Amino acid sequence: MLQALKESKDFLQLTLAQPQHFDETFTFMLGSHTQVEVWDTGVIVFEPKVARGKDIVLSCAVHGNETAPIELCNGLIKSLLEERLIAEQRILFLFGNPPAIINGTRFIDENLNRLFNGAHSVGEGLVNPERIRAKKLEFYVDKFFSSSKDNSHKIHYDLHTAIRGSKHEKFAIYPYRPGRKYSGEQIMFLEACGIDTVLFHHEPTTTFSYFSSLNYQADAFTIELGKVLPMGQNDMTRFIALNEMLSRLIGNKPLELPVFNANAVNLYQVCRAINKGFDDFEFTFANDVENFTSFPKGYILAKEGGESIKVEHEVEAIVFPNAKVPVGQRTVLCLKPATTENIDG
Ligand SMILES: O=C(O)CCC(=O)N[C@@H](CCC(=O)O)C(=O)O
Ligand SMILES: [Zn+2]
Repeated sequence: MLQALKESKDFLQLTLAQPQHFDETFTFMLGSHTQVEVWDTGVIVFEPKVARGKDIVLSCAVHGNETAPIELCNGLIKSLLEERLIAEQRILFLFGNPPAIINGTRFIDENLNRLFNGAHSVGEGLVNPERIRAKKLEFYVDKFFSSSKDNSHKIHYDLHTAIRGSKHEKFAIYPYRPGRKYSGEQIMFLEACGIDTVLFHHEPTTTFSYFSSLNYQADAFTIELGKVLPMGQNDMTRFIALNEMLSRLIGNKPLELPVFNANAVNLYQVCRAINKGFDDFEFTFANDVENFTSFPKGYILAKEGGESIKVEHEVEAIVFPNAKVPVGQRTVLCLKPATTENIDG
């Protein structure tokens, strides 16, 4: 495997050749500057000899059919392996769900992004590949962040694409963060990446980004980079700014960020998550209604169990509507405009 990676520099190819797990781990040097450690299928770490105080996790393919982030991450890994990009920060790359990448589906048995923070072991326990992988991914993130220097700046960008079209093509979800200010600097970094919209989540979740935020005080985000497309069909020119900013971050090059400016971004507060209560849950609006479409107070958004679910605030925008989730899971997030008092800087 070591030889195959050294020759191809294609970590995605290696991952998809053994999607369940790697039988062996291996380590090698890039020149005398960076140690590369392969911990498992889809799990690769770059450890620079001299690191500059940031520990970065870049994950993708937590949903297997969200391909643009996979292509982007594999490109960054290739640049590092080819030494066109030299890491000056520690970085862990994760391809979340390799079997689902091969399958071209969001997941095989269960939505991986509902299984973090220990949810993988609740109830029936580790009964399917996603539950087993969620536990392993938690372990790898813990291993990575736990071996960082004291006071290092921990960052986790969990990269996704959305099922439907969106009024804001690229947007980030800032996980629930009680007692901690939101980082204006991070929001301006995202803006420089072409991600001009941020949603502040209102409650704990079982997502990967919330896991890193809660347990390691990481600046962690779920990041949506456009619409789901099959592998190879993404217009990668739409990610030039993101690729450039991530390369600068990894290579410790100047980020040249402006001070926080609320006018440069769209900020939304999640006001509620509507969970599915009954099998007959259905939305009243069409499947092609875009994320961030607004509805007025009293508008019937959905029906289930003979009841109507209505808009509660003057106006609410919707994001991630999906009626085809198991009972108990989130069908949609409702949003209102956010205030800026909890943002630092
Ligand atoms: O487009 C959709 O409906 C889903 C896109 C997606 O996978 N979004 C993430 C968001 C996670 C979060 O709330 O931080 C998900 O649903 O897991
Ligand atoms: Zn996703």
